[in-house]
Amino acid sequence: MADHAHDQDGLDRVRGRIDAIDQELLDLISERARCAQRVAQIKTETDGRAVQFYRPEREVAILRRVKGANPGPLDGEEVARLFREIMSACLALERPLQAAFLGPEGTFTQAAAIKHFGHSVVTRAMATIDEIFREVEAGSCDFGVVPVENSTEGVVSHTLDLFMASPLAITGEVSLRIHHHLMSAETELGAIRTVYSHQQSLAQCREWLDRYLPHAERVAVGSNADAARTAAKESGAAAVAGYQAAEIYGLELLAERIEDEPGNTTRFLVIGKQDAPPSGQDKTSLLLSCRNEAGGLHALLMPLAAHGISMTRIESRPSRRGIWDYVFFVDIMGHRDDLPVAAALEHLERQALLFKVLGSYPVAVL
Ligand SMILES: C=C(O[C@@H]1C=C(C(=O)O)C=C[C@H]1O)C(=O)O
Repeated sequence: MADHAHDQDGLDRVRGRIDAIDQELLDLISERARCAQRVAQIKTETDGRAVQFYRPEREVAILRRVKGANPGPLDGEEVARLFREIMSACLALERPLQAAFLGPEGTFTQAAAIKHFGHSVVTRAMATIDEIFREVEAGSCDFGVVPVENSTEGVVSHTLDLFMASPLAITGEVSLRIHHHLMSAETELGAIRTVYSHQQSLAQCREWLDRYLPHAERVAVGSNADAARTAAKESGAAAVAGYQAAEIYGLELLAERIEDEPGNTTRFLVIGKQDAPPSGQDKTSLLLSCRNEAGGLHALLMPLAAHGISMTRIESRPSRRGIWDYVFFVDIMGHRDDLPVAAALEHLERQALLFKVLGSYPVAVL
């Protein structure tokens, strides 16, 4: 009894301390928000109508700094996520950013938009990737988020084709850990006769489905969110999709993390009217094309090696425009304004048939 009373004393004391800390945090966060408002005011006075409240390079600098200075016990990712949300809320005081994503509600592309901009961003569902480009070009949305690599929703090659013709630039990148769950309005696995999902997701969960639902029919649909929407209306149906889709369409999770490869990641790009200023740790994406002859690609990429630039990705696409045989989508480390990168790009431009800088942007922190 005495021991219990003693523990209760200790608990009350620590909880009292937590309450006091929360009050201090609240005061500090409010003061920070007022500072962000002052910054916005100064920006408006100096830049007038052309004012850019959102500064991606400044935001990543803040996130990198808090991660570096983090004393623990929370891990760096967690701390950065908290600050991501604080900045998102501060920025939204001025005007919430609008980001177009590949809909419907609940797709991984929407989750990527929220991971990148924080929860105060207003996400707007588009039916196609073309529509995302058009909305941003027209200025109806500030940014767009499109899938590019190991995608579960968007056609990667289609995104690349759109970049060829678009004046838009890449202003950021987002990597998202993809977890697939089996969800349904049914409550028992035994009731499932049909499984809907995007074909990529079905493929990524093949072993699990073979083992636990060998007799259910698998039906490929346009997106995982579409699958969830369909499963919600049909008896005996389930969908393979992300957690957000289950929440939005009110489905039960019958099985979690059913993907065969646990490290499954999808990369997304953020597109806008202009790319980002240097942040000190950047990437640059390029569209290149060379003559279709022996050694053509080797010669094309020589300038990168010569200037010591490392390439993080290269993807080739048959050109559908008839002018070039192949188009290469290349990512390199560094910002186009960094000296060695600028020199390499000048050299590349002389070498390539097609040369387009799609943008320089900060390496993702989260
Ligand atoms: C406050 C600023 O504007 C915005 C808000 C930021 C913040 O809350 O820290 C950071 C960059 C901008 O997106 C700024 O430029 O410093």
